[in-house]
Amino acid sequence: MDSTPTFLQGWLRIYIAATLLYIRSWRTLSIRNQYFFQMMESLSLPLIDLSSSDRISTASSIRQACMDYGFFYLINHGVDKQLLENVFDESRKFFSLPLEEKMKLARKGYLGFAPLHAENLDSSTTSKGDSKETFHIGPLQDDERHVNQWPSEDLLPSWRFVMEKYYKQVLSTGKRLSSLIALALNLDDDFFEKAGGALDRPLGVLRLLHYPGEMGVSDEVVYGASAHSDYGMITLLATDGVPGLQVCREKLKQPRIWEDVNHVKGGFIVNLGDMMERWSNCVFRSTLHRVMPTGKERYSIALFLDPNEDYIVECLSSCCSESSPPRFPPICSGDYLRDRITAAYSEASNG
Ligand SMILES: O=C(O)CCC(=O)C(=O)O
Ligand SMILES: [Fe+2]
Repeated sequence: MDSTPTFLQGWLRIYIAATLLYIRSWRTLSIRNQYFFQMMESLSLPLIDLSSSDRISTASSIRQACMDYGFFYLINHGVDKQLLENVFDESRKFFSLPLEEKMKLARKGYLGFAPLHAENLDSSTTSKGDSKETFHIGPLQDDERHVNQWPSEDLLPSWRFVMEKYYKQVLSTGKRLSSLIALALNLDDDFFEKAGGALDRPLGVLRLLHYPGEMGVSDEVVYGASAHSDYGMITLLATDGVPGLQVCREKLKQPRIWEDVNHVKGGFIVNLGDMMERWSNCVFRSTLHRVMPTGKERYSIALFLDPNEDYIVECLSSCCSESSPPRFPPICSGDYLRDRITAAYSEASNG
């Protein structure tokens, strides 16, 4: 029997191959561009002015924001504008180093550099780790649990100086904010900061984030940061104006509705983490958020302000009553954070 394909069979093969190629490239394109088609609603979050002298009214606005959204903008926060720009500049310089140079500072514990796809914040929606690289800086005084890693001064002469200066300023802003959050929870304003309080020796982790613009071709959505709520107490986030951050206000409802969070020039985006939700017996909420790929390169800088690692987080007296008993057992802050962080990194390596 003659096995040479007939003229018609040949054309049929070419036609099928071209159709398959078209379907594949259309799928890839639609995954990469779904950010633009899917959700263009943006959320107007409450604006909190940290410089206001009316602390009672500010605390009451914070209470409302934390009950309704778990997110708000913080303006007049006292962090030097030029310093913040310098941090973004230094961050860009670090992330543009060759990978082998960055890997010399690969994370030990949770401090240092983590490359693309090292972390997966939501393994239920994507198997590939998030498309971001990060650098974590912990408490400036090294101890046996935290040893910071710094790029060499020959490579980046001002890096450490700029990061340390920013760390101190943003930590001090976070503590000022925590006294208003205490008032918002009907506690004394020094509740968190007083001797023996959660922020007496706070754990502050500064996280530099870089989302590369080009994602490469993939059949699966590769998020900048997949859906998650932060683990700890309060996050103060500075963004560079490139969009991508979205929140989902109702984390238990399906389908999830995602709304864009716009950048506010000079302001921080503040959000609460799961530890704060537990502490407040769900009076305050930790809200699901993610960073979508937009095709544009993006930088952001987060400070995670968390209790000292030995602190026991248990339901606040102002947030429970006979009719509303504690919903969660007490936890040790350090153990809780360690478990959550370990899970996010091992999910990525399994993926
Ligand atoms: O980069 C952002 O806008 C958000 C980062 C974030 O959610 C995180 O690091 O937990
Ligand atoms: Fe986050």
